[in-house]
Amino acid sequence: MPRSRRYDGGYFEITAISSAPVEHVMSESHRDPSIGTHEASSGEGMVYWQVALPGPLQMLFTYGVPADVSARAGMRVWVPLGKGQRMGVLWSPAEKETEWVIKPVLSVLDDEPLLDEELLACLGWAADYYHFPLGETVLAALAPSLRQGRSLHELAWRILPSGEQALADGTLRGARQRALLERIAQTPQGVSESQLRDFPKAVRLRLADLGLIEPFEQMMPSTWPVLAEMSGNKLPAPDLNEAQSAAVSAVAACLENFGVWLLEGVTGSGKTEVYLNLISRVLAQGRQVLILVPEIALTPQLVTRFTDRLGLVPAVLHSGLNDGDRLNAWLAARSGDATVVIGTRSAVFQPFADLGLIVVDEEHDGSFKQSEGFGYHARDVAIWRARRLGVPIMLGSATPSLESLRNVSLSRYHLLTLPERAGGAAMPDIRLLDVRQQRMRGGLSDDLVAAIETHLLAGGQVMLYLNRRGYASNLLCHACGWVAECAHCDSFMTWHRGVNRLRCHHCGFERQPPSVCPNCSATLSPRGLGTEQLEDVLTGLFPGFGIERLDRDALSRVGELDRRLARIQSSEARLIVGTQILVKGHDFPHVSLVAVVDADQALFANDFRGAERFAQQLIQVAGRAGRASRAGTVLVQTHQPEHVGLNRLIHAGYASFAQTLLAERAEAGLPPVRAAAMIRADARDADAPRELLTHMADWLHEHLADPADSPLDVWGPVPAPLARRAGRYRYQLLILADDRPRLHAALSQLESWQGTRRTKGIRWSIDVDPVDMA
Ligand SMILES: Nc1ncnc2c1ncn2[C@@H]1O[C@H](COP(=O)(O)OP(=O)(O)OP(=O)(O)O)[C@@H](O)[C@H]1O
Ligand SMILES: [Zn+2]
Repeated sequence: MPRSRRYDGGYFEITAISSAPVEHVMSESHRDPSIGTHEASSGEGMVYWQVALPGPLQMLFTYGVPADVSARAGMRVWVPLGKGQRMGVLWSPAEKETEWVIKPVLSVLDDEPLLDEELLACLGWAADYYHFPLGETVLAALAPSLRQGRSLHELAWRILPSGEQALADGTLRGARQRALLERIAQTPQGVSESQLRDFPKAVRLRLADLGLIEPFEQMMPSTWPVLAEMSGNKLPAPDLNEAQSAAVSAVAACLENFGVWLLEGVTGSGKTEVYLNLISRVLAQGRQVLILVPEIALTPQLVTRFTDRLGLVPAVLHSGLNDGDRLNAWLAARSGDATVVIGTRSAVFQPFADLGLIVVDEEHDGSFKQSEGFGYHARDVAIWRARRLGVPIMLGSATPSLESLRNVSLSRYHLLTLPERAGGAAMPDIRLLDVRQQRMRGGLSDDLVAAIETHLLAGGQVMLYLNRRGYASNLLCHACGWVAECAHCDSFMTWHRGVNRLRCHHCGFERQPPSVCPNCSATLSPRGLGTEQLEDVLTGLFPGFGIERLDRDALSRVGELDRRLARIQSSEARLIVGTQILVKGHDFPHVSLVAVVDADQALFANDFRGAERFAQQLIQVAGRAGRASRAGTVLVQTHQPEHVGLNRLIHAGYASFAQTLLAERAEAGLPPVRAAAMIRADARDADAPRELLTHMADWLHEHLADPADSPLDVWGPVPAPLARRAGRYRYQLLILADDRPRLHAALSQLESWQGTRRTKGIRWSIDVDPVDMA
């Protein structure tokens, strides 16, 4: 018999299940709720629960839940904490810890778990693996409004037998009361409060006091368009070529099993067609599909491609959505109403009803790794989930990460290759342009200008890649050497001429540029080419050809990227200038020339992943050329035409280049051959972070660098490449180990030795499998 109890001004339903078995059970490791068979202990009418609470602490907190309240792992609760209250998630039943007074929860928000056992286990694993507080980790799986404690229930009212009686007897006096009671009586299963707005609240409360109606809560309905309503308007699929068919058949034969499939297909080889074919098969089984894409690739064009071909509305999940849309998509994926979910990295923690396949497109992309806070890698979390669920996961890329290539060589992943472009287009011809001692106009050599002209006159589109937005990288005084620097970071300000602002790309600080040099009053001049300036230069050289710029600045307004992409697609714009945004999976059939304006910038990157990242960007941007009937040319401007790596990449190709890099990493004892974690510390005080990390390094050496064990190397501390950011001094310590268990043991010991993550104004964090070395 359900009972209702008043709480906090609202109503919530408590279902009496005192005799029901406890659903989730405690384990040795509190992190995995599915292992072990402890019964929850209960006393004084309470069942004790471990609750994951957001906050900096690694531990779980024990609270009591009344024994007659339905409580299962994965439900949200409000609990008292200190003087306030906080929302948490029931994690696992607990023994009563006698030395503490255990407080009861204030309320249970959900009447079914929002997160199922698989996802809870995944979150527990991720908290352990990434050394991040469990309570914070759990939040990643909840839509933003659910994190804030939004109820998934609506308040509703239903009539009681005495109410029926009162209507039949006609004993009710007030006309309003009678009207409301009649309205509620029409729907025996209940009417939601929102449908009763016409009646004052007092009238409802009066009827409730009279015992004629009762409040209860009902689940919010999902509003997702279901598959059946959409089908019938799918675009036809092309016939797959031999390599595509082979890839599809290999995975299709193993749809019921976990397996990681690396689809290494050259740019334009039709990887997306392989995904689509497999997705259709999984949908035909009535199961769901998750597609993870890089941040920047999640354009309306991509979503349209899936919508048109699959004949359904995918749920799209990314951080730019408003809370309402996000919740709606979250609910639809969880209920199974949305069968296809496309999202950026955070979607990897989405609950599903019945997930049958995961696709990670452009798996090498750095945006899958969150660099601040909870430093998870979405690809790796996705692989964990696929294993647990026993479903296949496909990683696709023309330029796979060294991590994935190594896993192929260790036979952990299956390799599938698409060696040629689909539809018969040839691979582009990549050439180096030696710009030493050449006349340069706005960063363009005469040879490049001539090539652009030839391609434009032949009717093609030309794309210029420059990974620096803004007009100029900085403003310089020729007379005294003054350069505009950020007041808060050790970096130069970028001049954005369009809005006439100096901006720091590291901390966002902005200011008006000085009209003359603040030092000597001479005139300032721009130095270092940015995309804005390149756009100006091209407009001057090739008037009338139409030019479009794609960079982060161009994307600040909603729909702007879409408009720009449409102008490119329609060939209204013949020249395209852009940063990394260009690199991601666009399919512009008329692009015949791609120019890499400044390769040198990236050749001398200051971290060990620099060469890999540069190679991926070069090959990806080159892959935008010659995708249809026009042959593609790629010209790379450099002052280092003899650079060994650059030449190997261009002449032997990415696969060969990557194998060389892997050998170098093995030689140097670096990831992915060894496991790595970066400890970062920052503070307003210049010395404090260095001292803390030195202290840690000493401790690690003393306690853990036992030469009898497999070696553990500690490098640093060194100042971060960006040594000061937003007014804080930054240092880092790199820890390398031959095997992961050893690394994780060291990190755990370090954590328990250090305790809190904030000491005397110093913040420190652990980044496992670091990608961004800055
Ligand atoms: N079997 C096929 N027959 C004809 N055309 C195809 C076939 N497969 C793919 N295509 C076409 O080839 C082009 C490239 O395909 P797609 O975008 O799937 O490649 P991709 O490998 O995902 O590319 P990239 O990694 O460069 O973004 C598209 O226009 C697509 O429609
Ligand atoms: Zn700054």
